[in-house]
Amino acid sequence: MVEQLLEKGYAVNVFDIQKRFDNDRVQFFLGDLCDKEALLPALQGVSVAFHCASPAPSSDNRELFYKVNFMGTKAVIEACKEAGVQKLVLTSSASVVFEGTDIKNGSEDLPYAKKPIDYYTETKILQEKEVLSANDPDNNFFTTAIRPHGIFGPRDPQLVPILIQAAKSGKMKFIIGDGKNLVDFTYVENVVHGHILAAENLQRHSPLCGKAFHITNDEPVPFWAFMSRILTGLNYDPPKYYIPYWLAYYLALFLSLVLWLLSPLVTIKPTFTPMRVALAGTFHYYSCERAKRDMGYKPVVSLDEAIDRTLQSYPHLRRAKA
Ligand SMILES: NC(=O)C1=CN([C@@H]2O[C@H](COP(=O)(O)OP(=O)(O)OC[C@H]3O[C@@H](n4cnc5c(N)ncnc54)[C@H](OP(=O)(O)O)[C@@H]3O)[C@@H](O)[C@H]2O)C=CC1
Ligand SMILES: CC(C)=CCC[C@@H](C)[C@H]1CC[C@H]2C3=C(CC[C@]12C)[C@@]1(C)CCC(=O)C[C@@H]1CC3
Repeated sequence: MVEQLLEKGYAVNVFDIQKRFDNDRVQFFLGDLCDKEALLPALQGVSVAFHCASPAPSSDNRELFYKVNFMGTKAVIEACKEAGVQKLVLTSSASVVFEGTDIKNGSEDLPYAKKPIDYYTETKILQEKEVLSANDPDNNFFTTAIRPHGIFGPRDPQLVPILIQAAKSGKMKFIIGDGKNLVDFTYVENVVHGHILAAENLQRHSPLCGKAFHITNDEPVPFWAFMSRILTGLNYDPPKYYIPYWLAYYLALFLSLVLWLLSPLVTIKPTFTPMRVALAGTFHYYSCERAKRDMGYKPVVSLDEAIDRTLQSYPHLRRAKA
């Protein structure tokens, strides 16, 4: 996000809980977004704020999600209003409508999940509702939400590293379900492109005000074909045995129950959580027609090119050939 904004000639302030990069062209502010007073200096003189922070879904910490995604988002909104920021673009998630059952070409009109698959998703819903309802043209404050899905790309600490870690420990042997379920994986540069277009098109009377938009690669792929391509691209064997979806789901549920019972004694993070099994074994792809129509969105990097660039960016995860 920072790199594309700078490339387009925008001045950028970054607010984050840890400083993970150095760039002379960026003003960096260290702090917790739950602290409104800490946010204010970063927002002085700013016209657009992108709120992309969230604890990682794998942290599985209900209180932290509630504190950061819900209470923290309220603090971000208050700070934006107090500092005179005119536009707020939230990074939401397409998962806000996902309940663990198939979604095929889902539109933004699908209702929020009544039974979200985890605490992360539960608080992404609360967060999105807060941001969209804060849209207030009378006070010159405009809000919108971008709902990406399955973000991947160079430097992402989640998708490829978690997959390779699982492969290294011999856990990527099984295809969950029949392997035909289509899913969206979205290249990070397309996600960023959608955010910047949203900011540029968000203004009084625009259809973006108070609304959510899917941003995807617009090329749904079978979940297991995508995983296999990443695995083989980094010299790991693709999964080849099939396990029925419901068997995998109930095994993961049982495992999480056992680990919960053992949690006073030992903390173990399972690779196959019920949430990951649900994501691996169902259809979940979304239409980005609304973003095309209302902000002129079109993916700028194809899935093929995106996978190649991603594979090249993780030389340290490549397995040496025997
Ligand atoms: N990855 C994906 O597939 C998808 C992600 N999203 C959304 O995209 C956004 C970015 O996610 P992603 O790039 O994956 O994750 P990252 O972990 O890379 O980015 C989130 C950032 O938020 C920071 N952060 C967490 N808590 C706070 C806090 N209290 N105050 C300030 N900063 C904080 C994190 O810091 P630190 O790491 O130090 O905790 C991290 O730098 C999130 O809103 C996520 O919900 C939506 C759909 C799909
Ligand atoms: C089955 C398995 C262990 C695969 C390894 C890859 C997974 C770590 C990713 C596959 C789909 C990804 C995904 C997310 C995180 C990483 C995966 C589970 C999200 C939950 C991240 C946050 C969101 O808002 C939705 C994403 C959906 C897809």
